[in-house]
Amino acid sequence: MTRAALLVCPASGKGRAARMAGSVAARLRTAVDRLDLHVASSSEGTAALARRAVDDGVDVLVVLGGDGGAHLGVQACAGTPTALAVVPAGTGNDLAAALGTTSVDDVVDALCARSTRALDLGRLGNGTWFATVLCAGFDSAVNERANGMRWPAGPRRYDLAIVAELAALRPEPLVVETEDERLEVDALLVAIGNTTSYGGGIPVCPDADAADGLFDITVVGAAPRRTLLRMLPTLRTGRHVDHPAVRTLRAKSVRLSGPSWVGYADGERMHGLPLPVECRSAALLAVTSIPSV
Ligand SMILES: Nc1ncnc2c1ncn2[C@@H]1O[C@H](COP(=O)(O)OP(=O)(O)OP(=O)(O)O)[C@@H](O)[C@H]1O
Repeated sequence: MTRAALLVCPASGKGRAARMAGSVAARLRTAVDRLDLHVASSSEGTAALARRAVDDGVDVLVVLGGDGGAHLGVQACAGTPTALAVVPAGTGNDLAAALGTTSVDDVVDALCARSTRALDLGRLGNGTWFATVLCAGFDSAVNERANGMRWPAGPRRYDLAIVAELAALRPEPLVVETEDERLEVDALLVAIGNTTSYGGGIPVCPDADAADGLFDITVVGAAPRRTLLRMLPTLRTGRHVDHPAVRTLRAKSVRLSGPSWVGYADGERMHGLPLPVECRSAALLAVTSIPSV
């Protein structure tokens, strides 16, 4: 007997999640024995409903939303036996992509096949979990700008925000400390990847593996603006990591300090530096349609 809770984040995808809720619930009911639908009127309410469903012992918490909604589901499911599934209905949907569930049909198939996998999670010093990428610097400024944009919907919003933020780009002295090394670098951005991508499919940490117990860290150092402009297209392919201005590290714990940058994790605003984070092995049971993430 599989009990599931469907957590609808009505704001995700500019209301797309709310519009899809009825048909998604009907599809999911073909794959589980019981499905209760939950909708709140605020993100705090959504977080509370997620916690209550997990405390009630549901087998699966299905989030219908984007990365922000999935982030709320992660907080509730981390360290529990409740599996998290994500039906993508947001703008970026990077966690859903990492789980290989790009539609409700993918989630239904994975539920029917009982396809789950234990994945690592990142944990901030204040106890907040993240599933995909934590970033600071240029990329968090892009997030800040993209979140404030009314147009366009979809990944193009991030492309426009990138171009706008390039104009204001200044390197800052960043310190990256891991269990093995201390890197001091004039940096433009840092990304700590549990999974590979943020911003709607930008593989900023292209070799990240959410089941290896380690973060992949990408640091982009100071470089002339024209060099960065040439690097931009390679961000979509992950080839930016070959550029001499880019450093990559792999570590279990990381502390970022230096600039007055704000961290973004799973596309959500966290807090300013210093940011201590730890990779917790197998902290999340996820419904996934691919054997390795
Ligand atoms: N019931 C709710 N009412 C208002 N906001 C909510 C509610 N539930 C969740 N949220 C918030 O809505 C915000 C946007 O949701 P989400 O990130 O899922 O969608 P998106 O921004 O369209 O997609 P993505 O993050 O994939 O780009 C998140 O910050 C989330 O915390």
